[in-house]
Parts: sequence; C-alpha cells; structure tokens
Amino acid sequence: MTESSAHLDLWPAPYASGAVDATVAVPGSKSVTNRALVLAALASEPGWLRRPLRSRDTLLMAEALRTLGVGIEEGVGPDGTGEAWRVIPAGLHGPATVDVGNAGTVMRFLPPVAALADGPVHFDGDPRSHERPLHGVIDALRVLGARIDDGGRGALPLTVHGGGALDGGKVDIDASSSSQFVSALLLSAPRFNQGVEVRHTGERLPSMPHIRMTVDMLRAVGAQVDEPETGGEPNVWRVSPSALLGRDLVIEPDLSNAQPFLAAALVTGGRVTIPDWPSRTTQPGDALREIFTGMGGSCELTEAGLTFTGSGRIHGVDVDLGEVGELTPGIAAVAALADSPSTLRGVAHLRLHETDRLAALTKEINELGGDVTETADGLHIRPRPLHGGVFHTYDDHRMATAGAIIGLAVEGVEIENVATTAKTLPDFPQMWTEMLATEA
Ligand SMILES: O=C(O)C1=C[C@@H](OP(=O)(O)O)[C@@H](O)[C@H](O)C1
Ligand SMILES: C=C(OP(=O)(O)O)C(=O)O
Repeated sequence: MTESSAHLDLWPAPYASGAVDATVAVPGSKSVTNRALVLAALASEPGWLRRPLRSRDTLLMAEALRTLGVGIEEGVGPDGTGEAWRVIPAGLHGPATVDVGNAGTVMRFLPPVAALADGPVHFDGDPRSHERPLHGVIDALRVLGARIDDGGRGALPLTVHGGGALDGGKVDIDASSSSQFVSALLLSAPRFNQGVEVRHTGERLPSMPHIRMTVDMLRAVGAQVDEPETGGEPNVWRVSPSALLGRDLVIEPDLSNAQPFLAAALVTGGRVTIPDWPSRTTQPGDALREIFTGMGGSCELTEAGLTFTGSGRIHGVDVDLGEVGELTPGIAAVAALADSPSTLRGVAHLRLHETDRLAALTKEINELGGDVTETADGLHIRPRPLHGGVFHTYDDHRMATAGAIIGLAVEGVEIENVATTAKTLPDFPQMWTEMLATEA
C-alpha cells in the first residue's frame, strides 16, 4: 500500500464512451474444473474434461495431481470437438511437492488426496497462502487418521505423510471461515476406508452453492452422499466409501468471471450476451441474474445464452452475499457508481480471501473519491462522483476486474498488476478491450 506509482505495472482501464453491445464467450469455471480434476484423479477409470479452464489455479491443480502420479494429457474430447484433458488415474505417490499458489481450491482440496498417497507430500505456496485458513482441513484429517506436520501453525507450509490409505469416519469442523473445508473432505471421502461424516459446528457456513456443487459432482461420478438439503440432518454431510466413475464432462463457463462483462452492460446502459449460460447450475454466479436485475436492467436466457441489458440507471442494493461471496468485489464496484447507497452483508470471511477484500475495496474506491465504510460483516457504499487514479489490486484477480468496471465510467483509472487476473481469467485485458471495440 506504500509503493510509489513510479514502480507499478499500470494498465489504463478503458473508459466506455458509449453503450457496449457484445457477445463474450467466457472460459470454463475454476470451481468446476478443479473439482472435476480431483474426482477424475480419484476415479477407477480414465475420464475426460472438455473445455477445462486453463488459468493459474487450474494449472496448479493439474500439475499437483501429475506430481502425485496422475496422468493428465492434452487432447480433443471423445466426440472430436473442443480442447480437453484426459485424466488417467494411477496410484498416488510421495515424496512430492505441491505448489498451491494462492488457490483456495488447491490448498484445501489436495491435502485429503495426499493422505491417500504412499509417501510424504509437501505443500507450500504464495506468501498469502500461509495466512489463509486451513485449520479445518488439517484438524479434520488428523481426526480421520492422517499424519500431518504443520509445525504447529495450523496453516501452510505443511507436509502430509500419506500412508497409502485413510480410515475416515466422523469429524466435527468449524467451516465458518471457508466452505472449502467441507468440500475438501467430501471430495476425497469415497476413497476413505469408512467414507466420512462431516458435521459443521461453527457459526454461519458461507458459500453454500459451492458445497452443493461438490455434492452434485460427487453424485454425478457415482458417490453416495447424504446431505441437509435432500432430507439429511442440518449441517451434516455423509459420503459412503465407493469406487468413482470416469466421466466425459463438459465444463460450464465461469459465471463469476462473466460478472465484469455483465456489469459492463449495466454500467454503460448496453447489452452483453454470455453464450452457454447453463439453464441449471450450482455456480454462485447464477445469482447475478437476480442481483444485477435489482440494480437496474433486465436479463433473458435464450438459446444464444444469457443476455443482460442495462437500463442506463444503476440502483443501490441491500443484499446478503454470504452464499455468493466471490461476487462481492464486482458488486461493490457497480454499487460505487449507483444512484443510491448499498449495504453488502454476510461476507466477513472475505477478509481472508486472496487479500482482505473488505479493506482493499474500501481503500481503493475511497482513493478515487468514494465513500465506503467497512462494517463487521460487509460494506456500506455511498456513491460519490469518482475521479481517476491508481487502483491497487493486492494480487487479487477480482480486485483487478472490479477496478476495470469502475474504469468504464470514470476516466483515468489505472489498474495496478492487471496480470493478476491470470489466477482465473488470463485473457481478461484482451477480452475487455474486445468487448469495448463493439460499443454502439
Ligand atoms: O469451493 C470453491 O470452489 C469456492 C468456494 C468459495 O470459498 P469460501 O467458502 O472460502 O469463500 C469461493 O469464495 C471460492 O472462490 C471458490
Ligand atoms: C476466493 C476465491 O478464490 P479461492 O478459490 O482461492 O478461495 C475467488 O476466486 O474469489
């Protein structure tokens, strides 16, 4: 926060002089790709992932699984169309070293996989990865029979001393700091000797759609899952031990990465179509249809995809984003440009995401002349006339896209380190520029 702008890598965020009118094909979902990779690696037969996301987070996941012995080959899908990964499960071996980068999915989903390997697996990542919560996974794995050396930190770096198999069984966890603790334990559980029974004992559990995604994807590969939403006990998930099927899976577009493009329609009073928007999905980004409609505009789901049309007015919202926390930076950016104040609630856990997102959004929007205050669990955003300036991103892909949204309406915004979007959307700057080339 103290760097002088002379040494910064700055990207002039394009200003929109008119209404955008574009179709933007968004690459595959990070959350679906990384779950599909883990499940395919644990299956008893080869499988295919078609149209996988290729970004820092998913390449780190693929590389980590390869390091453990899994085959992941480039190819075209069985029907001859589209780029694909063929995943060939194999015995999981240590010693191995896994770089998690700053990927929540890698640092949380892979220690349970490593517990099944036949040797030590060392995990480390970016400096920020040492600060992100992991205790839920570490403590739970120990209860389930794993040996983990974390130097008493309850966080990265750590070594999982895989014993070739894991007992599994019942475990209580507090997943109020990340839903990924629950997803991590469930994803590998079919391969635990006794499966797993996970009970969340803490306060609010964030990001429920992502847990639904885990359950749906487990069921799709043949796992038996009991869970609260289909008649199970509240806050308890059970996965039985079983073999998993290798599947041929087409990865949905990343609806959270569609957010900045939909926001562009809202902010410029234009129109953006996202092809292949799924008619049924567990992705949290699907909530944008309702949230952005409430902020001004309308959407229509047709054969062509989801078309969002801005009305030329942007309204503030009062909304609990606890289920869809990863949408917060983009919603905050739009809210800073609205005609009335907004309150974003239910997202205290964002303080431990890629960066402290509540502090970062507050500081960066205020430095452009905004009036944002942090609350215990979110943000109050009172729109003010904004001016240009540097928008710092703190190695957070969603800070970069949030700054780009503001830059559409405010001349002279410069995004520091826009390349950080490579975490989930490496082509963002080019896609953004191309979208704007179609201004009406
Ligand atoms: O399981 C997943 O794929 C994710 C779950 C959520 O994590 P938290 O519950 O830690 O917010 C979300 O924010 C993250 O971007 C992806
Ligand atoms: C919180 C996010 O990522 P991660 O999977 O690293 O938790 C995100 O993508 O907004």
